[in-house]
Amino acid sequence: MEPELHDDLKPLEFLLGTWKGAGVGDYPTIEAFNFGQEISFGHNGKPFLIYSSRSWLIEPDGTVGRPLATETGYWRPQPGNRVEVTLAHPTGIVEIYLGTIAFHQIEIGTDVIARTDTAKEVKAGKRLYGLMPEKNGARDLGWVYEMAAMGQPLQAHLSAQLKKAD
Ligand code: HEM
Repeated sequence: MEPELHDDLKPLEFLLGTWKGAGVGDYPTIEAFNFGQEISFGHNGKPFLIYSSRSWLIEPDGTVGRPLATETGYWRPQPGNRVEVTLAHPTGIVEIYLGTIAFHQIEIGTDVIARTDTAKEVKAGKRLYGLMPEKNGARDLGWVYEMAAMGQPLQAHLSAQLKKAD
């Protein structure tokens, strides 16, 4: 049986479901790349969203390449249009983000990043998620990610545009 959406989740309801699309990535220490991504937001009736993302390389000829980053976590809306996000990465990194929800735009920044001894250096992150203007009766989900990592100042690592897939 479908659990009833918790009232606290109303401000994030627009995220629910599966989104799939493509993006571009870059950073001063690596080669630019294209990637595909699928993310999903679910809930179990409690006041948080259950989130996961997987991604894969898109080769220059457009074919699907090797798996890239994956992450999983929880989005916890709070009073006053605030949100707390916990994310775990298979790269030995866990992040806590704090941010704000403004209609269909969410802006979050890292409060804490913890790394295992072997993880790469990531010091800060900033993400923006938002519904794009309506096109052909649907609104895509766009997101951008900036990070301060590998001794570099905060700057773009990724941006992607995802279509509602369910
Ligand atoms: C959809 C999500 C992401 C994709 C598609 C992606 C993709 C990539 C790719 C292709 C590289 C080049 C090295 C390689 O081929 O593995 C890379 C490097 C890197 N990414 Fe990401 N990434 C994502 C998310 C993240 C996140 C969330 C973080 C931090 C928490 C991160 C931190 C890094 C770091 C530190 C490097 C290493 C740079 C270096 O070695 O100089 N990435 N990423």
